[in-house]
Amino acid sequence: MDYQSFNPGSLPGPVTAGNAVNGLLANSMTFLGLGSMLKSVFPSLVGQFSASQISNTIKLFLLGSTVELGRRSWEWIYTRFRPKLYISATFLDGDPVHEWIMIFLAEKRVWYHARDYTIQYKTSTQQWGVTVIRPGEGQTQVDPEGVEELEETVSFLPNYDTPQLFRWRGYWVEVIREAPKPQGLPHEIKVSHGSGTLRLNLYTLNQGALRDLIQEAKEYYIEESKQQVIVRSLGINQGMVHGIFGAPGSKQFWTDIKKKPYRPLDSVILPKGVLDSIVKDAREFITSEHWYTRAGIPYRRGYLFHGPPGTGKSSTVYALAGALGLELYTLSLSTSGLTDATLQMAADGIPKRGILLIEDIDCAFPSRDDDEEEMRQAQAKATSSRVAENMMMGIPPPPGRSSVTMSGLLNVLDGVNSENGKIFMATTNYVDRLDDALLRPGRIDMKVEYKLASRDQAAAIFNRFFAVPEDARGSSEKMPYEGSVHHPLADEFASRFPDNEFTVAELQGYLLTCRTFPRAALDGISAWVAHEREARLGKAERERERKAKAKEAKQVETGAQMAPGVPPMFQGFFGMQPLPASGSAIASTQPPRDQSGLEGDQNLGSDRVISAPPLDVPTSSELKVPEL
Ligand SMILES: Nc1ncnc2c1ncn2[C@@H]1O[C@H](COP(=O)(O)OP(=O)(O)OP(=O)(O)O)[C@@H](O)[C@H]1O
Repeated sequence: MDYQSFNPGSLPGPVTAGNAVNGLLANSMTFLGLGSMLKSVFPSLVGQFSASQISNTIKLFLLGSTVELGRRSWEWIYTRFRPKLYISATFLDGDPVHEWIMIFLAEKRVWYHARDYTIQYKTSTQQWGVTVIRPGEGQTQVDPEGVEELEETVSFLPNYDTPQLFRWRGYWVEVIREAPKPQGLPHEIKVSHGSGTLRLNLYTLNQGALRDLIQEAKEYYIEESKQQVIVRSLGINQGMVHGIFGAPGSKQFWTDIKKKPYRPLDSVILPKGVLDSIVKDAREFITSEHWYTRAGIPYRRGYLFHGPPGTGKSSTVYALAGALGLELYTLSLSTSGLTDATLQMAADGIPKRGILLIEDIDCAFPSRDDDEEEMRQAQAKATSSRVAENMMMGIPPPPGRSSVTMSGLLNVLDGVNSENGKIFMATTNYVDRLDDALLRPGRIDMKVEYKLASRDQAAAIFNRFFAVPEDARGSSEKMPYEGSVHHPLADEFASRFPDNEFTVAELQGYLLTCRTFPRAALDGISAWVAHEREARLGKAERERERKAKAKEAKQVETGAQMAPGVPPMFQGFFGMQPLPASGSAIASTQPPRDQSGLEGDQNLGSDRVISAPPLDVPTSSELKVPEL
């Protein structure tokens, strides 16, 4: 049978759209000679099917192709035409702008009429939520105080992918929360991260409107944050067991956001003039960008606060950040999985005038009794570059400790990206453990020593606790640090307090036990001092015993590793090394040290691992001929 006999022109019946398409397809097949081509190529196949079946299949195929072509063409035209209808903006989770917009939208009650919520308990990282509908607005009979309390503890979060439309300055704006994508490397458990992306469609062609909206959100956010200090830290990827920060593949490192209540500067009690000089220096720096540029000096500033724990170092940083209206970006160098590469990337993610705060910057140093740390120093440098390479290839670092090196840290401080007005702040309890290279001006420009509490500080703290102004007396809400005046018992209290023996934190701890009883605080101070001294003596004694035991155990262990039957003094002659192999690795990467444990100038090489060997643990070379 010839397929031409199926020419719809020869078919009876009315001329319909279907007939027309059939005719068109059949004619094109005739034109292309598809029937005879198929017959010649697949004679056996064609033999099994009737010509009409083949012809109909081809027609269907061509029809489908035409429809698909039409669909794609429409999509192409639509995607090019769409931006002309509205401006679309995407805000990535973890980015500060995402935070501004979220809080702004919550304030604008954009999701006020949403019908689809996720309810969750409020955490310190949950910064925004939708206001629940209040009584008086007709929707609920619940006690208003109860509703308010509920709002403080529970978040109403609009669900993902449900668009909400609202009006802003006369424009229609559509907002959609998109669910976070599951993340993680192939061999990790895939879990979603963060609170998702936010998309805004602004129905206008005016680009300026988008800028204005972001500006308004930013201003609102700054205003809202005035009574708080924003503290960001490295967000740990949920899928990570191995130390990946933020979202893999993105530059969002600082995704863990907390808000600390604003701390007034005068609540930090330091010797006269100290706090003023820090604040003055920081303020001057912030307003001197042009001066730095003109003078050709990198526009950055570093501060180091050092001294015993509990003397107010961190308190100074938080109070300063609040007073200057700057955000804090905190990290610990001992964070598991942190490498030079991730440290650099994280630092690059800090915006202009953000404060990078490294608390306890000496923490990568070993405790003096920890032998394992020596081994770690040698391994850390080698590991650091390997881990960085692996991470580039998507292989996560092994669980464990940080492998940041001194050169990595110095690169961060000196890097080009640190010159955009970044402030670097560090705290330490052991300034002597820090490398001179780190402490040089340009990296650390201002060092402030914190000391144990003086009598003046004791009087000031006493006043802060008990000298409550007239108008606040009798109020159960009186705050220890607000508008205090001189208390008549303050001087006597200070005279009974020993100078430079206790920290402010310890003193504060004592005063808290008699928070509203100044007389009891005065009467009890001498007994408290005596008790604390006794406790310290006991602690020191226990510590001495512990160290002696640890030393003994070390000597026994060293003896066990010597050649059996060979007296210790001859071990060297028999080529025996009393230390494990790792000891020699340390010797090769660690600079030679003198008996005092201090390193010579030649040892300040910038590629040295931050951690230093314990000062009172003998080095491998010292151990070669153990004492008999
Ligand atoms: N100089 C001070 N003025 C006011 N409060 C202080 C001062 N020093 C310590 N405190 C109080 O003691 C507590 C601990 O202070 P902070 O964390 O600032 O000490 P730190 O020196 O940073 O300690 P660490 O080295 O352990 O981090 C805080 O509650 C703080 O309010």
